[in-house]
Amino acid sequence: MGLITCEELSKSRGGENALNDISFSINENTITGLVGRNGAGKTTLLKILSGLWRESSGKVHVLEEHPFNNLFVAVNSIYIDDQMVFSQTLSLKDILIEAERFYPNWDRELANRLFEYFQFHPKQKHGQLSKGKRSTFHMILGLASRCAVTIFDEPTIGMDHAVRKDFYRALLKDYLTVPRTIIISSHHLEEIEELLEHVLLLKHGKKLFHLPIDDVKNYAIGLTGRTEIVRQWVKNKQIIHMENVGVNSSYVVIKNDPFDLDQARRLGISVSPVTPSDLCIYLTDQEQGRIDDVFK
Ligand SMILES: Nc1ncnc2c1ncn2[C@@H]1O[C@H](COP(=O)(O)OP(=O)(O)OP(=O)(O)O)[C@@H](O)[C@H]1O
Repeated sequence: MGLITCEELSKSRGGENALNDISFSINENTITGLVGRNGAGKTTLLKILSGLWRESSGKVHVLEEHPFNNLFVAVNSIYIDDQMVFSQTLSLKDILIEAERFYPNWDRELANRLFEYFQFHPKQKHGQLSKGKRSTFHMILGLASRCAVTIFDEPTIGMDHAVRKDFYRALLKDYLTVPRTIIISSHHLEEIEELLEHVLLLKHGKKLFHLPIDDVKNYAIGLTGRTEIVRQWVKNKQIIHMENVGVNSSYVVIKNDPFDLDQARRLGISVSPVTPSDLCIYLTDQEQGRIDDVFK
């Protein structure tokens, strides 16, 4: 059994299914990327796994326990997002001291080193931090807690490019030092894909796939060429995405199977890999058209 398992997990919110019959299993000491469009159900899933919300139906196990309101899960997991609230009376240093009291594996030295590196002031109040600095402070909590289950829900909101790079590097370095089970939700798969071992993709509350990152990288291929030739070649193949890229050229993404690609190349079709980030966008495209249609 995985460290985190869900079986036919559903959650209704506002009368709709925010999560719909989701089943998957995440092994110990892995990094999983959770991706999906706005409203796909990422936060809902992560809050259920952290024990903050109760599922509506189905089964969920984290560290072999039912997570909702479970103290064992609470001290061995941490949920980081940009909405964390702390008492107004606590300084940033006080918050670190409180976190150390709560989390059994807290690494004070790491917390202090990150705190200094990112130039926080011990007496500063959480409420006075800018958006990016707030996310950076939360990241310190997430890393220094060294929880068996560490969940980052869009952790880089507001961070500038340099800080985001530092965060990804710190995450990887610390994970290699102290492996644990990390889930990170993001709208920037291209930025985090090198960190990930697996990707879990949601669409409208349903699981589209849960795959090793290498399988995601090889999931599809892109074909570009004269429209009639490309369209003829992809007949009877599983088309994921199709668009016009010139007067008489098309770009078509198909599911990758052992095709004779040399035959396609002989017909003047160029074959290219499809990045995980683009693949997830194509697989979760809106059914009712594209942004260009709004301006017609
Ligand atoms: N406050 C709310 N009340 C009722 N339903 C809600 C509320 N917030 C979200 N939902 C529903 O839950 C669904 C899943 O929302 P959730 O926040 O989990 O998505 P998400 O993938 O994290 O989105 P985002 O990328 O925008 O943060 C939404 O599509 C919406 O239908």
